[in-house]
Amino acid sequence: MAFKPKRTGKAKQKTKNPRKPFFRNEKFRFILGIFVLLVSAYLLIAFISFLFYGAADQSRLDLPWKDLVLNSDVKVENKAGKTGAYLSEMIINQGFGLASFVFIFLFAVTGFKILGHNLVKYRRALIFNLVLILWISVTLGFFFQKTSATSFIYPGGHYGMVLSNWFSSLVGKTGLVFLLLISILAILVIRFEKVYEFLKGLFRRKPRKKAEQESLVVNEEEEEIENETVAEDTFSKVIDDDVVKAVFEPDLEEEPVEVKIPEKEEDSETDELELTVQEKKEEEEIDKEHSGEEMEDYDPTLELSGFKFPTLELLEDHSYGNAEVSNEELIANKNRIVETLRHYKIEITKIRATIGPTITLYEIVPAPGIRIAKIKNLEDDIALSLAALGIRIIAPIPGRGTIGIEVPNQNPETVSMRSILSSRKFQESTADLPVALGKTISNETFMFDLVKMPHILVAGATGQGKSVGINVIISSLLYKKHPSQLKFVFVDPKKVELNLYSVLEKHYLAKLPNEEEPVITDIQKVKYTLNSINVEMDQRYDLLKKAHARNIKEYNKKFISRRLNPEKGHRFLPYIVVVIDEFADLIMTAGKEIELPIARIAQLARAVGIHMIIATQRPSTNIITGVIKANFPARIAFKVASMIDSRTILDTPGANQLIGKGDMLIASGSSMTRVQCAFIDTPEVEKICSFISEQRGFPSAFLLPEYEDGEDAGPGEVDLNNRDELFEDAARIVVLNQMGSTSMIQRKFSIGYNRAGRIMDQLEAAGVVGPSEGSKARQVLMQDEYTLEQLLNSFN
Ligand SMILES: Nc1ncnc2c1ncn2[C@@H]1O[C@H](COP(=O)(O)OP(=O)(O)OP(=O)(O)O)[C@@H](O)[C@H]1O
Repeated sequence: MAFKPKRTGKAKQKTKNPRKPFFRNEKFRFILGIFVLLVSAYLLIAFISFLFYGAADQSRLDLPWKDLVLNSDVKVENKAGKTGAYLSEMIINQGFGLASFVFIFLFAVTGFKILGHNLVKYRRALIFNLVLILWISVTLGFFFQKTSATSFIYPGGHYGMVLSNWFSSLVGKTGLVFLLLISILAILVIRFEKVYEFLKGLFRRKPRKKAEQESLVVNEEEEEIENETVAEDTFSKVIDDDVVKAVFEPDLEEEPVEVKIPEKEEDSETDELELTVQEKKEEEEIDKEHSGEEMEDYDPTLELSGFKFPTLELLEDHSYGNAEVSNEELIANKNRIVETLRHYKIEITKIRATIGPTITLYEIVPAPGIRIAKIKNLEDDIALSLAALGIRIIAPIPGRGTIGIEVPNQNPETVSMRSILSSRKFQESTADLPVALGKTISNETFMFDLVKMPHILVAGATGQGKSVGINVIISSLLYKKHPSQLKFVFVDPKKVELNLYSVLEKHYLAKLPNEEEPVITDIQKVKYTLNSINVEMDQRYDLLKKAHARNIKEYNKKFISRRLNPEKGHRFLPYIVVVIDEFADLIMTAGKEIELPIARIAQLARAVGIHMIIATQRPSTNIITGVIKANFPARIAFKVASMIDSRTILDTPGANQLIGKGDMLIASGSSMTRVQCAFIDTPEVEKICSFISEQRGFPSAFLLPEYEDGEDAGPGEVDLNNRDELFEDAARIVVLNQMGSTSMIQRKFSIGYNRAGRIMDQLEAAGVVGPSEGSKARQVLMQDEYTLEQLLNSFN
């Protein structure tokens, strides 16, 4: 019974709300937006005229409204006419005084918002400006009381005057001045993070002053970036957007543009067959700046709100002088393919060419009755007759019903990083960790979401483009993710490849506490770091469990909407991408000690936002073991020396037939794509890094939890003579809060979980807290600070 009215009510609501779609109607919104903008322009004219001609118009405004409206002989000086004069009188004089100009700003911003342009974070701006109007109005009302009696204009407006009089009567004039000062301070501190930081800096201890001043210099520059449109909006877009596109497969929806090449009448037999060429699709490139939706609630980017993403200008265009594949080359290849196949009695009915940046794909449709295996077996013969290295035959091409023959172009094209980063596909990507890697055979930008991969194994012989590939992946992420959203852990036993990223320490890097080098090169430290990432992973799982979230995205969403309490240990979780450059060196030296934590991270870390990219130039089975392979479903192979190497990486041959210089095969699940990796030079990477590192960063790198080598003393064997330095402070905090929580200690002192746990064990041994009660906080045995101080004194 109780359900019935509810349901009908809902149904009613649905049918009775026909206005909703009307408001969503694009045309209506467009007209409304323009209207609001025009109204704000009109009010601006009216208000400014009012300042100049208001005095002259006063007498006319005193006329009865009928005379004013209906009698066209009554004229006013205001440039917006009688309506403008009247509105100005009502809003400025009878309303909020000169503060009313802020209304015009709000109107304009609203107009733009309706038109779909978020100039500012709307809700915040609305609240801030309304409060500001009140403040200005009361302040002017208070200070210009006397003039308002003689002049036609009331600077604070009627309301400003009434309110200021009321406040003065309540708290006196001096009290009101104080009230105005404290309220403007509060408004500015809440609204502008920089004001807060500046004021906080004034009250800090002296030795820090210099650093603060430096950061202020940067802040002033940042002031110019109006309302965080660039950096934050990109962030908000990524964070807010639920829809994450799978971008792994190349788009096949669009029909290729087919161009028929008229052949010269030379060879009679091969001429019968027409070659259709799929024209290069010119991908749309946009140089647009990052833009996105507004964001409210907790803003993780706020601490570095002025952060500017690297610009595309930092990148070179390497594609100049790129040679096109000539019609002669196409026809010659086609004729050779047809001839060779005919030689082996294989007839074909159709042949089509798709020109890629480094290879051209010839797709053939064999005559009915021809066995595919027969063509596959002729791979070497076709390669020989085409006198080209790196022919790869795909028989059949999945989903196409054709057989593909990939032939390298005589003049390969360099795909510049700039071109793929400026592609619309990348710019408008809503992926969580978008990576643009290069171009496919059909000249489309090849992209994937690292979150979905979720770990990548990169392998290839030396000098085939592996390091460039890794730089491309890292740079893509740097162009899209704010430092608060992404942290890298770089492991580089070779000490040269990833070192150039060390300048990003305070923006993008994560490291162990007390570790000096931001890029890890020492094998022992790699072991600690990987284990520490395992601890971080476990901690994150605990947080997710507490928050009833299934993955990091859900968790962060809850955190951003302030549904998780930081007091209970919750924090915004950035993605962590672990990049290991020469994986073989590590396995050779440390073996299982390295392999196992890597495998564990690969198995479990996906849901908590930890992803791994491991690279090796030695694709042998003792390096890429079964355990590694099983946990790295996504693999990128650059050219390798032998078919066996290719099988080790991809489980299939093919990588041995690549042509090098960034030519690669990407296997993910059952799909395999040939992609020309984009090219990014070391100076370009350096430019990106210095662009970022010159901006203000976090005070330190992101600290991973401490990891102890399993030699921790258990609670039973705690040695109180060897107390942690923080023991006393921790004891005081626990007694003061009457809460025996390890995560509270961890948070208050910014220390790792292990250390906090050890302190807690010492507190237990000292009788300050009771034994562990699982996930609950421990009971605090010491009731007051006096007893505690007595205990602490007994130790000294
Ligand atoms: N995508 C690419 N486009 C064009 N040229 C490339 C590309 N990638 C690599 N190259 C060329 O190949 C050279 C070697 O590349 P890279 O340093 O990435 O090889 P590598 O496999 O990392 O070698 P090593 O394992 O010895 O470090 C580069 O200097 C560049 O000239």
